[in-house]
Amino acid sequence: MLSFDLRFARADFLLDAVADVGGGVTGVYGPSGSGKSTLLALLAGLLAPSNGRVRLGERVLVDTDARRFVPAWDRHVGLVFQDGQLFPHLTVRQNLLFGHARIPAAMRRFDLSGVAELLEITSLLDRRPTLLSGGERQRVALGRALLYSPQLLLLDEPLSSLDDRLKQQILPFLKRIKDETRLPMLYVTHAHSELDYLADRVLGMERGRLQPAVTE
Ligand SMILES: Nc1ncnc2c1ncn2[C@@H]1O[C@H](COP(=O)(O)OP(=O)(O)OP(=O)(O)O)[C@@H](O)[C@H]1O
Repeated sequence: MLSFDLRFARADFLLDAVADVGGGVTGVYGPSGSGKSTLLALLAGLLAPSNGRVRLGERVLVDTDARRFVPAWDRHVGLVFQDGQLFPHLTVRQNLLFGHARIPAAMRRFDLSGVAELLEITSLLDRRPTLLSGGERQRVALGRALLYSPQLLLLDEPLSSLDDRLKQQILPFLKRIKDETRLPMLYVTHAHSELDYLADRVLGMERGRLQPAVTE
């Protein structure tokens, strides 16, 4: 279970977001600039809130009153952006294993060859990210997040750079992860079809505020 109550201010933007999110996929839907990516960055620890709290399972990740801020690397949160940000100096294999190698073997839910096969990146394992297409980079980013065996998976339009065939191939995999792990997953997308297929519930983001949403 993920719970948060967060405020964050930029010059002309204020985020004020409160939610309790259980296992499975929670879609986050809303207009461009409404704060969806900012919310994910706050949960991942890439941004610090002006004030608020984040709890993931039994662990308090952020509590500004108690001056607690668990850094991104210690949150066990997997993150996939629109433009799969890979480490450019590492090969695909090294990118995939980056988090995987840093968690205890008993916590690992997936193995490299299975994930690479499923995402069709086995032939790319020795390449550097600069030599990959956008869609290939995205699949590696997704694989890296999964191999980290996160306790929370944050997905920011993870399929938007892929063609339809790959979307159709990866969506069932995401569904299987959801069904088998019951991990909390926050899934930002503009695609109704992805929400219809994957999401257990949908939150709407409107000018920095979250509310239950109807996507029609
Ligand atoms: N690095 C930044 N510096 C300053 N302002 C930013 C930065 N990133 C985002 N913003 C602003 O913060 C607000 C929220 O942006 P955010 O990227 O969270 O929206 P979003 O809902 O994810 O949009 P999109 O659907 O276009 O990705 C917007 O007003 C945006 O212009």
